[in-house]
Amino acid sequence: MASTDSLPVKTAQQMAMDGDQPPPNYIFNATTSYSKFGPLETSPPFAPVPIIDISCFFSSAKQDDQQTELAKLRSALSTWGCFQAVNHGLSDSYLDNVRQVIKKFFELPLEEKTKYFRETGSVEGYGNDMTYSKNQAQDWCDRLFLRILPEDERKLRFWPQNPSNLRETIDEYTNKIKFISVVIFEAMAKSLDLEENSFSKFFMEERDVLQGRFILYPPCPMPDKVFGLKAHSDRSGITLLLQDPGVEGLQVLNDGKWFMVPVIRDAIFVNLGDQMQIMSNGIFKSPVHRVVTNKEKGRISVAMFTEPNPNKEISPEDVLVDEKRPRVYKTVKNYAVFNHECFQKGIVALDAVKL
Ligand SMILES: O=C(O)CCC(=O)C(=O)O
Ligand SMILES: [Fe+2]
Repeated sequence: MASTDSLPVKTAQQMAMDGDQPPPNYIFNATTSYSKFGPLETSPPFAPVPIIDISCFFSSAKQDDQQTELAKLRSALSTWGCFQAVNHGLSDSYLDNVRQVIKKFFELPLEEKTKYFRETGSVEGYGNDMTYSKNQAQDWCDRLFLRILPEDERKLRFWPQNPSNLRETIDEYTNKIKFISVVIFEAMAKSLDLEENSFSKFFMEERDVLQGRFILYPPCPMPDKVFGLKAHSDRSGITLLLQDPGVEGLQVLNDGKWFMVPVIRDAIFVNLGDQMQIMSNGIFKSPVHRVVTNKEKGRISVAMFTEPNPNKEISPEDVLVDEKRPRVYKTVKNYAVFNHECFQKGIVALDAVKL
């Protein structure tokens, strides 16, 4: 356990409500390790992130449509490492309801939310990132972080009972996200001419892991100096993100330049994580991304992360290794913990698993 880890003295939401100025460790600092990804830009150009029609990957879809969309998927993941998934089968009103339930949780009085405060030395629960040093740069956001699957490993003490339908909403949303994730993992494999289950068998089996991060970025008095979430890549297989339809904030790095991810109301934003970059032997990219804040508007997002069971070893698919594309990554196991350790040391985990 990190001895310096502490819960926030005051949550970002509380500071925003009290009109506080962000404390010094919230202000962007060009000497920190994450600053290597560039300075804060509040309004970079919009990213032309590809839009993929997920219904083309359902078994009922026409062969021709599927082939066209698979080619788009492969191109999206090898350039941007992300895409906007549309026609995924979840209605606008359903997604609104999910966001609404999360919003209601954050609107509860602080005393109610702190019942679910994370414990020091662990990420699960309501609060902030774990802190490894006194000067660690902080993010202007509050989050509820839950390990949702495997179901029998849930720590229900961190699962709010208020709003009363929060638990069942997360449960139902999880089932829908699982279905969509399998479709995407299978499509990713097909787009690389691999067996359909080549990726899903690592991420979507019975004992594999799904985590949810439900985030509030409160309005921030200094959006040009304070990040909502620092630059990072996800350690997941893939991440499925529900954005707030009312305000942009997510940015993605491409070819050394930052872009703002447009909000498409009924789309689910999907980004690749490090573990799929490893398994695809670097053909697919795990994009560095970050979140900026807004002076007037708060922003809610719902991120679901797929991960292998910690006992599973993952490595580049044999078929994707040849003379032209030698193997790029080592075999890794429990990348989640490794990634955490790298973060503490200020090193990029994906670089550290290169051969
Ligand atoms: O809130 C967002 O838009 C992105 C969240 C994110 O990148 C994360 O939780 O890893
Ligand atoms: Fe992320």
